Amino acid sequence: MATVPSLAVTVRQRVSDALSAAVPEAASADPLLRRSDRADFQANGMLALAKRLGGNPRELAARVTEALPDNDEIAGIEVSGPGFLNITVADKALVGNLAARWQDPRLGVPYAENPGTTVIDYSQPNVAKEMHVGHLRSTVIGDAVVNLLEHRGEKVIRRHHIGDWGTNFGMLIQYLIEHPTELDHESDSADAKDAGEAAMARLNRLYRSSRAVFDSDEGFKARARDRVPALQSGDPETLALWHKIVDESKTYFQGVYEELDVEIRDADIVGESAYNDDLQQVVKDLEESGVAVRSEGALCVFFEDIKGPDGTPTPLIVQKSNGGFGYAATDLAAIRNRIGELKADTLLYVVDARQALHFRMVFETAQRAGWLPEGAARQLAFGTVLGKDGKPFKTREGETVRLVDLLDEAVERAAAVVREKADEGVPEEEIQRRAQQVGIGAVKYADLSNSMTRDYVFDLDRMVSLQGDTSVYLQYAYARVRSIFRRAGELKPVPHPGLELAAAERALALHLDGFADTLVAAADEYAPHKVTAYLYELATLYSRFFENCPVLKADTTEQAENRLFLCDLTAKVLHQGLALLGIRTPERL
Ligand SMILES: NC(=[NH2+])NCCC[C@H](N)C(=O)O
Repeated sequence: MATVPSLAVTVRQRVSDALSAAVPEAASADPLLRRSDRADFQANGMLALAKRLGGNPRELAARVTEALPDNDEIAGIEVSGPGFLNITVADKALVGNLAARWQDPRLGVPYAENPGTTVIDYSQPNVAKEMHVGHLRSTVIGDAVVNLLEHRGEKVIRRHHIGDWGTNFGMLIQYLIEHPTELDHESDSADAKDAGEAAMARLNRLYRSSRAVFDSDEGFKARARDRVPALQSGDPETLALWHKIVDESKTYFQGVYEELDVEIRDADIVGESAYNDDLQQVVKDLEESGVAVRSEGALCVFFEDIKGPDGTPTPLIVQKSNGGFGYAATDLAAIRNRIGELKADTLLYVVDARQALHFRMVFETAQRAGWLPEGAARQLAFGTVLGKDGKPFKTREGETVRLVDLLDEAVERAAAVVREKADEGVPEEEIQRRAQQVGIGAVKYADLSNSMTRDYVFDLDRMVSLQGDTSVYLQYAYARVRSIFRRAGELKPVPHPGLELAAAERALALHLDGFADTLVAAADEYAPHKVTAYLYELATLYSRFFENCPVLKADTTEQAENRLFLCDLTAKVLHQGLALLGIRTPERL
């Protein structure tokens, strides 16, 4: 079934056709149609066009109105201001168009015309370490971007580039060799979260014990260092213990993912270690092609414009002078794999903005080496999560805040809100279930509704508030719509395009018209916050509609049916929009 375009798209096409008819030189000029408070839509494109062609914008706009052929969508068009076109659409077309898309399970969201393959690198915590708010952002943003792209029909390959390699493993493994029972434990709890917490506790203990010996015993320190080459060259005993540590971490990660309600598949966890065998070749190729040069023993790539504070160039170090490979070499190998083997057209990296320089240098290096087409890779850089003091989020003791603690607290706060809203007699189990969906939704929504690059303050009170731009507000709107249907009795949602719409109804309908276009823009621009902004506006318009337009007690059955139809479409849009952001919509709050 072909998707029905939004009314906005059809109207834009009409104006564009009129523009080409009136001014042939203007063919394919964008009329710049926007939603407007003055009318339903405003087209501002005549201003720039008149300037370009040398004419009077009001005159040009007038010619466009005259050239507009008869059509069913545009009920009124007039020139205003310096040369805008104010456009009113016909109620009948508005409801008719919404009705067509209401029938479509995709709600009118078209598949991309030329879908490609995107490899997205997100949720990449580090083995043997706790996850923190930075990993939260990468996970939540990455998950939303994956959903948006897949919804458009893009082939998406997920890569969780976890930190599972490096010199710090020497210490942990050596300690395990000398204390073989260190990670022994009773069988894991069936509850993913509990099992994860227990695994992380064991890893923390292993880290603390081995660190203590490492810092106090020179002999151990030396043995730990020697363990690194044993790992890199694949010594079986060393590898087996390394696997054990990685598996413990994966158990922990899965506990957090379960709590966060995101699906991270084991097969997509392809950490730094996976590229170990390719590093030698990366170095060889870069050196042979002259992209990288030896400088004081290290293999470096230099950039004209990247310099330290003292003016000396800051190179990308691909191989250290002691022969060791770093983070950059691994990322270069990963690019070759993703473009070469996985055949990606686009590479995305959902990583903290503080790594922007690293990625700039890595991308540039890969381009110079001919491994990466220009413009194919992009970092979706996100800002820092701040505490209420405006500084990077830390505990009172100055330690990094554990993600699990934050999530637990969010759910606890949500439980208070849910308990207050819930009808009497709702069992505690159900309260907890809703609190989970509300609390986790709140954390995700707060993260996504801030534009990605901005730092934001982690403020749970605000996040779980029923007022303002929060997921709770949206979930509440959804539950309210659904409650109407429980009371609707015989009444069913039926669109009646012939009816005249009240102001609040039109405003809601016009906004509903924009859903598909918003999702397309959000996917194209990797901008989940466009979806949150859209949904917030939808919930606001819905509540205005709800206050002004009686639904079940409407004047006529037809009007009641038509309003129920708007309610149903609102619920569907809220549900689908939030689902793409990874946020649940409980039926009752
Ligand atoms: N391909 C990459 N470098 N991805 C980002 C990895 C993020 C890193 N593990 C961290 O916790 O900061």
